[in-house]
Amino acid sequence: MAVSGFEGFEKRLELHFFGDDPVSIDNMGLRLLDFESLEQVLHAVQCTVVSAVGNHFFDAYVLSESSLFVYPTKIIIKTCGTTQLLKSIRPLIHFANKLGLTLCGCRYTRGSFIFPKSQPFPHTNFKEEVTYIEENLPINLCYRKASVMPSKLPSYSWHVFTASDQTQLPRFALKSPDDTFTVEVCMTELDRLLARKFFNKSGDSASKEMTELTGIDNINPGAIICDFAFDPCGYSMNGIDGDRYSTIHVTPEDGYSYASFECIGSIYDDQDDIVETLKKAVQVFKPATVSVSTTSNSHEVWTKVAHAMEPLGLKCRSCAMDEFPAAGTIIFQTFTAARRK
Ligand SMILES: C[S@+](CC[C@H](N)C(=O)[O-])C[C@H]1O[C@@H](n2cnc3c(N)ncnc32)[C@H](O)[C@@H]1O
Repeated sequence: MAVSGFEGFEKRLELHFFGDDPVSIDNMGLRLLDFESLEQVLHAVQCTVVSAVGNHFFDAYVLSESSLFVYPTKIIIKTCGTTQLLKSIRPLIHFANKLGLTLCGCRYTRGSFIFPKSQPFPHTNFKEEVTYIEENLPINLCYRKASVMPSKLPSYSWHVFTASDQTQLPRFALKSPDDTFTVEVCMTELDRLLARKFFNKSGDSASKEMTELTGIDNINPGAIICDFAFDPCGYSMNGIDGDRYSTIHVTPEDGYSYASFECIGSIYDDQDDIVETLKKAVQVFKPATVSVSTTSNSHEVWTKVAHAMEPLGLKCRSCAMDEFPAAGTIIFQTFTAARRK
């Protein structure tokens, strides 16, 4: 293991907003944030936009360190390396307020850093992160919970903080439950031959070549892919398919190789489809260790995950479950490759 290298494990922040003008929200909401404001937010985090794509439902940005998704009432921002993701909270709330939108929900998740000592404030440890989030959230988000979900693998745990608005909770309860689920996959010790394919070939078509050569384009053939190859190595992509996004980020360097896959779906989808998608994503990277975190109001999604990993030679090592107010149930499962352990 290298003494220090690029930190692949991402920090992920999801913020939900509401506003009094349903027409404006249905139309654009947060998508009306101008690019200068987004740049200001990203400057605080210390990353930049490298490419962007949008459709009728949302905008997807590939960042110098991972991805940003902007929906009318929801923002998802995911950054790796030594970025200071939580510094985006205050400016995002400020710019959303200017659009007449109020924060009603917040979810922060991350795995265990490979190089925790390289992380700057406020990411030096989870306690400090939670303190920082709490200090920057408005007091109306009073249903708060922080938890470190364990696994049996050393240095593989899942850090979760959620907060929601008190006035939103009864409304959520009366409404039909949120049908969206999120799957976050973290993979380490990638297959070495595969990892080599993410070292840059010169030219503008490098990212497209990587997408095709590795089979990433087959994970969801219906998605529009926005990909980016870093110099001398590294790869990021966002997939957009209707109102759904998927995203992949790869740190291919030997000694701390890492890839992540994330997607969203609906509990009303055919659950076998998501399982197939997951299988295809993991198969691309052939990792020695995998963690899968699902956030959902349904128990059906995660139960199939373990079965999906088995045929890939991945054995389930642990499964932890926890409930979070308004966010739902989070299941954190870890797997290791039988052949490589
Ligand atoms: C930004 S990408 C993908 C990020 C993703 N979260 C991950 O974990 O892999 C990271 C990879 O690109 C490489 N890289 C090259 N130039 C970079 C840059 N300007 N910013 C960030 N990463 C860069 C890093 O060494 C690393 O292998």
